[in-house]
Amino acid sequence: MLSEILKKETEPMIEAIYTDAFIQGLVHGDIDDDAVMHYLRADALYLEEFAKLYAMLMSKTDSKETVRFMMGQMTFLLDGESEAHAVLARAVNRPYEDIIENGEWYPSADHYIKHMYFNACTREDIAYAISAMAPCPYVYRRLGQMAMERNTFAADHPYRKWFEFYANDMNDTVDVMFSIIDDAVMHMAEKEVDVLKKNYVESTEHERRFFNMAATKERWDGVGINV
Ligand SMILES: Cc1ncc(CN)c(N)n1
Repeated sequence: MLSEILKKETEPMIEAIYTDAFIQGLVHGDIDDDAVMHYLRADALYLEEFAKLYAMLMSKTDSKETVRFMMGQMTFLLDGESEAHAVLARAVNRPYEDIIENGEWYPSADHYIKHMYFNACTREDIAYAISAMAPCPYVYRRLGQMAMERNTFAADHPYRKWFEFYANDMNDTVDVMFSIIDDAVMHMAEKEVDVLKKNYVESTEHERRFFNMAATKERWDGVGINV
């Protein structure tokens, strides 16, 4: 199945994300507060767009089951995942709403969001967009699992609950997204399947860039210029 190939082939990329500065900073509990806040500012906007992407995709499927799944995901993204954000806000000891007040699509977030929108807007088959979206829950689930398996976090570790959340709460989402991809492959030509693979691998790389964006507090150089 394509989903198994994608998971296997991208595992070294996820391992690299795990060893990068952002996740290691969370694991060791010594991450710079500003990096966490930069992440939250971008991620609050990313999740909003992710929910809107589902709203777009709903109109392109005839499956009631898929529509139900997407509605559940929208609620989860707009409410449930805020639990994970609340852990980060507590760790930096600042009110969440204050932190995210002036968020932007910083360059790496911008590129990632537009990659997903391109596939949602230009293709009728939702598998294209889903292949660009699936690394979102999958990469986080793997990072959560890796962190929980490889470390013994103290009960009061500031980021333990963030890892726990993603290790445990992504299973259904991941399964449904991969089954949409695997079902689509059965009626697709090889060239089309190659696009799904490329979308998925690119989004896995976007996940890495997103964390590095936060670690380096990446911004647009030109914003603020009067044009
Ligand atoms: C960028 C990004 N990717 C994935 C997730 C996990 N849903 C997230 N919150 N943010």
